[in-house]
Amino acid sequence: MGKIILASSSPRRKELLFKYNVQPLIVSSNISENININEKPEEVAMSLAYEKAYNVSKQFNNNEIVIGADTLVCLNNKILGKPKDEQEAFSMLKMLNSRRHFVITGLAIIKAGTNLKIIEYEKTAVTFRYLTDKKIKKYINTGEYSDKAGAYAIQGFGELFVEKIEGCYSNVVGLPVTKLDMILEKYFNVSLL
Ligand SMILES: Cc1cn([C@H]2C[C@H](O)[C@@H](COP(=O)(O)OP(=O)(O)OP(=O)(O)O)O2)c(=O)[nH]c1=O
Repeated sequence: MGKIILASSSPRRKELLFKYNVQPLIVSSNISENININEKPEEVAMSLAYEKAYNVSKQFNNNEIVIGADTLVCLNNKILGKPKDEQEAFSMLKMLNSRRHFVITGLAIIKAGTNLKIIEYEKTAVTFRYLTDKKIKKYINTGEYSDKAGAYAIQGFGELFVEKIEGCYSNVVGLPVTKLDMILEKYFNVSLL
């Protein structure tokens, strides 16, 4: 079996994958994430995931299995990435308030030194309850919004905002492990268990 490499600096992705018995190597991809807002969100997430995986896979040549992912939040086809500051976090959370949005994670898996690459995405619908401005400000004061697509973390205090989730939970946190395991089994002869 080829070594598994997670092309990510996200502590959330690391935690989701470390739970399984695959002893991944973590290699940060260091790409600049330029979002073209005219592209479909699914295409954006998949192409960023591919760039991350490709950037790392170039450094290897021995059947290593390189995983890249990119998570974004999508409201009425408008992409919400990571907020740059508290003001942007506030306006993102105001937009998500009392509404249903999608969390899309692009997933790219490349076998280094071969032509095998699989690129897919997972999509989860999340509905927020009604939030007062005071509640949003309190949340922002926790600092949790920082570095999170859509300015919230479902695995943290942000769970208090979630009235309903439809679909894969780990996808919202940043790595759809069910889809990942299905792809690894089908194309790479590897199982997370
Ligand atoms: C919506 C949501 C996002 N997020 C996080 C997951 C991702 O880490 C982040 C989106 O940023 P990404 O650009 O997908 O990933 P990253 O920059 O953190 O890491 P890397 O590119 O090195 O792989 O938002 C949560 O942790 N919880 C949530 O509920």
